[in-house]
Amino acid sequence: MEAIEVTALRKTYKDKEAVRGIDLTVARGEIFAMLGPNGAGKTTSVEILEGHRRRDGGDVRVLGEDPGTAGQAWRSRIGIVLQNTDDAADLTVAEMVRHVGGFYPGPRAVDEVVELVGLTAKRNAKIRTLSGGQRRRVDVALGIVGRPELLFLDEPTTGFDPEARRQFWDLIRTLAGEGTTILLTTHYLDEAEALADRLAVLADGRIVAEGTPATLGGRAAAGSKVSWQENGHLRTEQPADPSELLRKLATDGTDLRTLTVTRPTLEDIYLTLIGAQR
Ligand SMILES: Nc1ncnc2c1ncn2[C@@H]1O[C@H](COP(=O)(O)OP(=O)(O)OP(=O)(O)O)[C@@H](O)[C@H]1O
Repeated sequence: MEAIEVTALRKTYKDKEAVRGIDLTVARGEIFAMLGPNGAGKTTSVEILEGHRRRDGGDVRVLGEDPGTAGQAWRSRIGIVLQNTDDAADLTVAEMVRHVGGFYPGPRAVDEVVELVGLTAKRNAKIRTLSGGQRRRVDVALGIVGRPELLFLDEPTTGFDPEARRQFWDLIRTLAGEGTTILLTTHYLDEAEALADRLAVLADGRIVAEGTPATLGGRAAAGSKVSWQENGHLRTEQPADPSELLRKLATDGTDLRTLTVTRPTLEDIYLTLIGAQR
């Protein structure tokens, strides 16, 4: 059984078609990333999968059940990290984790969770005294305390400093290594590239591309970019096959000390995909 199976998903707010026919499958144990510009329909789609929003059409199965009707037993098998929850700021980190863990049948130990999210030094600090990035880590702790089979992460590293992001990525890999399925939305292309087994790009309520980070949007087949300095100016070309250009530059006597040959980044591909929708 797949962790997530979605066919022809639709959602309209008044006259705004936010989700316009999405098909999606996420395998068990997979890390799947959803990318897309503001307003593309990512949060709406994820909230429907979490059972927090009603759909207008299509079929959805999450861990084998319809989130629109699934009950408490199903809910205890998923973990959710929302964008900026800010409740219970007067509790300490450990108190909050213990409190939320109490809602699950087999929670992780409090200290284990606190350690996993890198908050051991702040274990007994009140949540309201934490920085924005540290509060975000508390949100992540609350998402994983119940040992979810499937974890939803909506822009999980917004506000993290670079080191905290790396630690968070390690945590996600650890969870995936334990068999947790992970669905994340992010605006960071490097994050998607570092973490995702597969990803989908949404634009205007539709999936416009889906694949692995290496192959998305024809990335593997796209031509390399060749740049070099010539008479003090930067020249750039993107030939289908750079071999001929490189041979020509070498025999022309061009100064090749400044030569670079780069593959298209995930960001290049993403921007091309999004640009084509405009
Ligand atoms: N409760 C709501 N009522 C009316 N319109 C909504 C509501 N929630 C979202 N929308 C609209 O639906 C569209 C999709 O929004 P959604 O939040 O799903 O996008 P997103 O891809 O998650 O964006 P972001 O990257 O900014 O989080 C947007 O046009 C948004 O304005």
